[in-house]
Amino acid sequence: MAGEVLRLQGVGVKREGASLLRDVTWTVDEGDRWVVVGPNGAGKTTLLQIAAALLHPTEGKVEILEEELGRTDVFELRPRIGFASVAIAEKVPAGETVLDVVLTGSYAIIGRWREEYESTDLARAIGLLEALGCAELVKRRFSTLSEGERKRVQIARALMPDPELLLLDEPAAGLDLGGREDLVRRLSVLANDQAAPTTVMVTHHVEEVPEGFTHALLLRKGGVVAAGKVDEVFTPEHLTACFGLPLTVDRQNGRWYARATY
Ligand SMILES: Nc1ncnc2c1ncn2[C@@H]1O[C@H](COP(=O)(O)OP(=O)(O)OP(=O)(O)O)[C@@H](O)[C@H]1O
Repeated sequence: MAGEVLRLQGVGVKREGASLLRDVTWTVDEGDRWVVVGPNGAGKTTLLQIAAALLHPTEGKVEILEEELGRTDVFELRPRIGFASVAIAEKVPAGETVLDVVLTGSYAIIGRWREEYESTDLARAIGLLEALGCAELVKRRFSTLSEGERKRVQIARALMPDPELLLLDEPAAGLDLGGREDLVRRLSVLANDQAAPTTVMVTHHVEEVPEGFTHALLLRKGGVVAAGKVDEVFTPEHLTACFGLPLTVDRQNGRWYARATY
């Protein structure tokens, strides 16, 4: 089945007179791996919050996993979506273990309470931590992890409910070069795994786009500059328009590199 996982039509978000998103029309099909790129303040996180059913638009229509926002129970929809973001990591209670951070992803809740988990849930959580190279962290307190370790644990948590849609908000932000390359490599393995969910990742940098990502959406000042197949979107013209400075872009071994030409 190759259905539509996300469908936005004429979506706008206004706050205090400001347009955070303007007339965004965007479709994500099952199996796509999208990257959303744009400068600071472009509206990337706002767009991802809509895709995560955490925010309702002021204008337009949003369908997520064939459910229309405003006409569906978001508490049933959210566990079908895996979401990794700094905003979630910041809400993790002090003292929460890495294992519980991952396990609670099953219910899209933050902070373990009275919910019960089966041995299969424990095995899945540990398996995901292993796949992300952080099995040894399972008993650690999340608050004591390095930024790179936190990013990988957050992705394991986002994958915990076996989501139909995986959303990653700036997964490589704050990582050193080794940490970034390690994460990009792991995300590339995920992108090339046909069993992995449809994925949307937000980043500021084309250098962080893993090999295997198929589509790109460029945002500037809340509006779409370009959207479509990644090699048709990552052109000097589109990136120049998106970031507002003259840019050139190269591709090597499936990775992208951009730099200013002045
Ligand atoms: N409640 C609000 N009222 C007014 N403006 C807001 C509000 N919330 C966010 N904004 C503004 O909306 C714009 C888009 O924010 P958003 O976080 O979606 O951008 P972003 O592309 O993710 O930015 P960054 O790359 O810096 O994280 C920003 O200019 C932000 O200051």
